[in-house]
Amino acid sequence: FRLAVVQLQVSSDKANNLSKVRRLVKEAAGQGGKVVLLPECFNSPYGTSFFSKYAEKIPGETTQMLSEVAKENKLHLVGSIPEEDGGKLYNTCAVFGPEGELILKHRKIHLFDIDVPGKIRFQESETLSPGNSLSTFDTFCRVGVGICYDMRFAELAQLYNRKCQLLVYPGAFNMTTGPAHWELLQRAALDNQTYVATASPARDEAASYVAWGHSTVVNGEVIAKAGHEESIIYADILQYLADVRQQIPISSQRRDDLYAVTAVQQGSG
Ligand SMILES: NC(=O)CCC(=O)C(=O)O
Repeated sequence: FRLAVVQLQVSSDKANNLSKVRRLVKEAAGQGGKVVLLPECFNSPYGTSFFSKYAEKIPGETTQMLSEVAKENKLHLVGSIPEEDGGKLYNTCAVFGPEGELILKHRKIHLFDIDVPGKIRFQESETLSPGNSLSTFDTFCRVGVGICYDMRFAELAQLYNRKCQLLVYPGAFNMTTGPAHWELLQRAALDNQTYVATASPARDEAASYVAWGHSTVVNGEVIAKAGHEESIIYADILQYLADVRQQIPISSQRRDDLYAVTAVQQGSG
């Protein structure tokens, strides 16, 4: 099936962000996209000072639009927004199916709290609460869902790998960690013999948080990659993995008697 990744130029104008999503998802569907991935916080500028202003309940305005667009174009639609629930804020990835149905909500498990002196300090935990569940859904294959910083935690990808063929991460790396780690982390999925797709906002040099861009799809090698401007990239997700998993059968060669990666709590949502 064809995966489309929309690298949206996100602005402070929420209505404009949503109408562009409508247009670009339609364009992706016209090119055969059956699963469409949107960036992290695609309805809002990315930054702790914006989350409460742009946060919505689910269902709410933005997810209502996602539901309609998924149904109109008969596809799966995945993307994260700031969510408000019970007085708390989350960075939440909603997944809608081709009937417009909400399939799952993945709340970012690992909050982006880093401090690189002289480069970047960012503390999502100043405003956001973490999610507590792993999230997968079934479409043409089984898909594992994470959000941006979640990608740094290899254990999560290893757990997903046991049952998934594709991992998706709406993300927004920055001008410090983007060039250093963005592609590298995705290509590390080679260890997991899994397709990995990331969707970043397009770069806006005037924004308070400048996104790296370069939305990417890898299967060990990079098979599709955007520049830093608004664009849609496509990748055909093929039989490849079954072949590789048979040729290099690491899943049956693990030394479970020596080590283990175990989910303490598994679930969707
Ligand atoms: N939005 C994020 O989680 C950013 C993660 C990031 O930039 C990183 O280096 O990790």
